[in-house]
Amino acid sequence: MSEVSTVKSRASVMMYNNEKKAWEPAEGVRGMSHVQVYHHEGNNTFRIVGRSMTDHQVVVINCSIIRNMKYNAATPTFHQWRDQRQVYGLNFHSKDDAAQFKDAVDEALDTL
Ligand SMILES: CCOC(=O)[C@@H]1C[C@@H](CC)[C@@H]2C=C[C@H]3CCN(C(=O)[C@@H]4CC[C@H]5C=C[C@]6(CCCN6C(=O)[C@H](Cc6ccccc6Cl)NC(C)=O)C(=O)N54)[C@@H]3C(=O)N12
Repeated sequence: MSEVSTVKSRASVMMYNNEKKAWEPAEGVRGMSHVQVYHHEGNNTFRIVGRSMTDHQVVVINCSIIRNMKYNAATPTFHQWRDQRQVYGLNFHSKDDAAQFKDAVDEALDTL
């Protein structure tokens, strides 16, 4: 699969629980993950993939970056976006990690 990773940042992956009106760690993981933007050059698609730092086999998040998706940097270290099912949040290890990740997402959105 000709996918290239354009960024690798450290973040804890969160999902918003609409019933509880609260952010919860993504399924199956506590603590930090490596979050990456993968570009499939063949069909010019992008996805956000997160893998647990403690066990790289555990894929914590795997969602497409769709055209015109709004990626919201709510704070310098907490970014969020939504799809029809979920609201996703990334609580970054540092402002640098967050800024690098946002640049890669913005770049993806520019080419979609
Ligand atoms: C510091 C203390 O932080 C906290 O205790 C918790 C735990 C912290 C991480 C472990 C996390 C960190 C940072 C803050 C930052 C603010 N924030 C919130 O949740 C705000 C506050 C009110 C609440 C209401 C709604 C909610 C939730 C669901 C989505 N959404 C929207 O507003 C969306 C956003 C959006 C905009 C554009 C495009 C996409 C999307 Cl998704 N809008 C729409 C139109 O969809 C949201 O983001 N909300 C975080 C927070 O509290 N916390």
